[in-house]
Amino acid sequence: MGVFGSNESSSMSIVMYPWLAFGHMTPFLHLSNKLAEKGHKIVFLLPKKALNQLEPLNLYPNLITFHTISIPQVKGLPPGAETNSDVPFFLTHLLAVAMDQTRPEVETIFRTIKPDLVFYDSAHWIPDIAKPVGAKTVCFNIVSAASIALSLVPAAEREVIDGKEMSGEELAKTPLGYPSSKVVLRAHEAKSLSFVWRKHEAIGSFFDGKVTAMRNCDAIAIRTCRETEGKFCDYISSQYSKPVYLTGPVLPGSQPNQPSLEPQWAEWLAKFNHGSVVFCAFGSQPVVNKIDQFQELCLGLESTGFPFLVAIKPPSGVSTVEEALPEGFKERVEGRGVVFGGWIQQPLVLNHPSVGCFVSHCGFGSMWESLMSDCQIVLVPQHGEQILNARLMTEEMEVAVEVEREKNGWFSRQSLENAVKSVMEEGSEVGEKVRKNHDKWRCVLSDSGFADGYIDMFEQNLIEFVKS
Ligand SMILES: O=c1ccn([C@@H]2O[C@H](COP(=O)(O)OP(=O)(O)O[C@H]3OC[C@@H](O)[C@H](O)[C@H]3O)[C@@H](O)[C@H]2O)c(=O)[nH]1
Ligand SMILES: [O-]c1cc(O)cc2[o+]c(-c3ccc(O)cc3)c(O[C@@H]3O[C@H](CO)[C@@H](O)[C@H](O)[C@H]3O)cc12
Repeated sequence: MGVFGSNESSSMSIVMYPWLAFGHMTPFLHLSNKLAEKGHKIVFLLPKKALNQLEPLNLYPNLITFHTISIPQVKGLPPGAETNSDVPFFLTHLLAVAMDQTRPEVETIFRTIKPDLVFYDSAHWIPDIAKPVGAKTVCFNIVSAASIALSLVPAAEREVIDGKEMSGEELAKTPLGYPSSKVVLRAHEAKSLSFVWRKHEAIGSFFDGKVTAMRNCDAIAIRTCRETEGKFCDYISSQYSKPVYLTGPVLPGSQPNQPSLEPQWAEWLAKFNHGSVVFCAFGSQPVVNKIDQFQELCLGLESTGFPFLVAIKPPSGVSTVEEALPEGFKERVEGRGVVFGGWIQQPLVLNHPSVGCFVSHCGFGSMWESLMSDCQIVLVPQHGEQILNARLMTEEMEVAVEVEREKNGWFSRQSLENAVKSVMEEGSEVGEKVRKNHDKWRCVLSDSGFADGYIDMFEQNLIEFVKS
């Protein structure tokens, strides 16, 4: 084993194998860029279909090598499905089955490369195949520490009786010692957590997989920082009796070779006044299940009167966003509103001077990107983990507003319009408050030493524990 570290002669050899979802592969790649910047070599395992989208984000192609993995066809999955974007939420467990079947291929790669370190999140069997080749393992979590602390620690174990669904009240209970009374779910929201403990043939539950992944690794890492989630990280560390290393926000902003915004969007956005455009994006997975909720979203944005750009996957039951648009909508918003079903460079759109408001599903990656931007933030979280992120942003940090939902979980065009106007209209008290708090947090997080300090410390932690 050589001498490790940025100023030394040899580098670590690292393999990354994230969960087959862009919301996971993207932050794993951002972290790879940070480690490559320090001279470490990375082999990044990913499905073939993800290559086109991720390649432009690789800022160190001389040090980060993509290696494609064949994702087996599993009965019940849509043909050709390789990532979460190809799979409806209720079939996600089958994608996990497919990922488990990649184990022999990954094992062969490990035997060939003999890495020092392996990063993974979902494939809980990684430590079993990494240990024999002498590699240490890091379970790197790209979701909030709060969402792990609430449902993925040993104290959160639930006994599921004969596949009986648990009540919202039961699901909303926090585990013993959980460190917040604000970042919690209400009973009707907690229903969306039922998937966590649901047992599936051959793979058990999501809870079993995650707890095994965190129990068997040599170290847990989380893409977060002490300033926002320190108490949740300490709780996780005590639950698993092992160190929890923090990477900080891990955003590519300050690194060289950044791509620029596609001219199609740069030109469209340039037509509008500074800070006037509402940008709405709901992440890399299909999230809005019902066509009428999709339409409510479009109509709510239309009635704000602001120019808007929406990047969203089509709702279930249709294959394009165009098919799902409300009657007459396209004609009415011509020239000031666009709904786009493809991939858009979100971080670059958020930093465009014309964009003043971000309507987000509050995926953890989007949460960091929104905090770094100077947009006003409106949240429409879709399930448990995103609701917790939203609570962190609205109740603890007070940097965003959340769109009100009815007891049945639905939001109306009116509640969306109200939320956007509450942060965009001049003189709004709420708008002023969240802007002030957001400014403070952006100053802290974007301070030149802040993110770098986290990465420096993270690298030191890795070096020490690879040597140990
Ligand atoms: O069109 C798009 C869509 C998404 N993106 C990028 O893709 C990433 C999406 O990640 P998010 O974490 O916000 O959301 P996703 O829904 O894709 O992620 C998933 O994993 C992370 C969890 O916190 C989310 O709840 C889960 O849904 C962001 O970095 C965003 O900038 C684009 O660049 N363009
Ligand atoms: O919905 C969730 C509620 C909650 O309390 C915790 C999580 O955790 C994670 C998670 C993901 C990755 C990790 O390394 C740790 C925790 C969740 O992940 C999401 O699960 C979805 C269903 O499988 C999946 O579609 C999505 O890609 C994951 O990001 C969800 C919750």
